[in-house]
Amino acid sequence: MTPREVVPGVFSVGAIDWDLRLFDELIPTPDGTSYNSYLIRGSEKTALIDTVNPPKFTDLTTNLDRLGVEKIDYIIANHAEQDHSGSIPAMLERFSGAKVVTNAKCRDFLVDLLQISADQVIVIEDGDTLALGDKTLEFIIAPWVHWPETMLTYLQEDRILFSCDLFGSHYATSSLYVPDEATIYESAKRYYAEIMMPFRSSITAHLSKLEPREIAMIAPSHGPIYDRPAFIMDAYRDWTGDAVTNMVLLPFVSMHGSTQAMVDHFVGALMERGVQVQPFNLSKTDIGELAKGMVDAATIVIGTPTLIFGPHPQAVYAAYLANLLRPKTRYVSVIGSYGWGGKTVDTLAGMLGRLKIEVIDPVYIKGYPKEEDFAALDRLADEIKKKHEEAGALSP
Ligand SMILES: Cc1cc2nc3c(=O)[nH]c(=O)nc-3n(C[C@H](O)[C@H](O)[C@H](O)COP(=O)(O)O)c2cc1C
Repeated sequence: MTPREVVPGVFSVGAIDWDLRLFDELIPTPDGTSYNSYLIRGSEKTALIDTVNPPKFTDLTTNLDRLGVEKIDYIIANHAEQDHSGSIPAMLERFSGAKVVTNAKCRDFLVDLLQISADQVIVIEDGDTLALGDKTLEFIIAPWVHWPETMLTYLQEDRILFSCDLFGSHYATSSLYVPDEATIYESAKRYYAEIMMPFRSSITAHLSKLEPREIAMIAPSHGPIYDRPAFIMDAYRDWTGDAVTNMVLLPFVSMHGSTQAMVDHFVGALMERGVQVQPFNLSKTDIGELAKGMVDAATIVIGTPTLIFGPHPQAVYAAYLANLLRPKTRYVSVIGSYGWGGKTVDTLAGMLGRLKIEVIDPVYIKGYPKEEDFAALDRLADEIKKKHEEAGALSP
């Protein structure tokens, strides 16, 4: 690694994690990630914004050594999660005069999670500023990005927003700035889905709060810097807005081919009607891609056989994930096959209590699908087409 200058006096000094494939033991990260940390050298004081995941601590210190940093006055903690704050204790040991600067809630987390002493923390409130000489940091409290204590830091003179997880992407790249907006769009959308989507209304409020500020760059704590911030802010406005797209997500699993035959027919039926569809074979799919699809799809249809009187566990996982992530999806249905009986449809519908959805009548059949079952799938496709038209996602 090497430190990189963003603008005079501002350096990116964090770490790239090229090999990470599972974040938080939960989220697939096919493109790795980065833990960005930024050094701000004012004419009088020096501040470090966030740190790095502890296994990457040496990358951070190597970068600081290369810049000849002997003193850090302030360590700004935008977020207490360990991938950003975990190296604070080691930094406090190394730079013994440094103080942590954060809000009261974040201080309490840092004390609990990292066992740092509260008297090492300067507590700020929303709108407070911290002068570094010729550079001024302003703190914007922004809870639920994605923990309750999160905040953003704005460097007034250079108009850089250090947004921590907000606007982030799990994307390892040697490029300091977004190398290709199309690629980062997909990565940032996936990140939004997995991390931010459950807090959509809070994020909407934060976007409004940021509006009056002139922002020249957004420097998140994962992924590259946005030197054209309108790109990611517009994308966030779309994702958090109420509009849904003409898309049916079809997470499914099939043990012996009956549900698979239904899925194959149903995909074709939707396509014939001009309804977009994305099947996800849950035995093979990258679950992050399914989450990404949930950001704006109008409809989710879960395909599952009955297994021991209920849904297949893979379908349970997909439903649980949807309920957790709270997408703005409007319609849900179930298709699949059973042998002798059970409560598959009721169990799945009961798992989606956090979603504001309309459940469309399922097509749940005995054994391998027959002509009348394919006809029922056609009727389901008709119904979904009608719903998408009503939702404004598809022109009549
Ligand atoms: C391990 C196992 C457990 C099953 N449990 C049930 C059950 O509790 N109730 C039921 O109606 N069918 C049950 N079945 C039968 C399947 O639901 C049925 O064969 C269905 O058509 C399989 O769909 P698929 O070909 O998409 O896997 C079970 C099948 C297997 C393999």
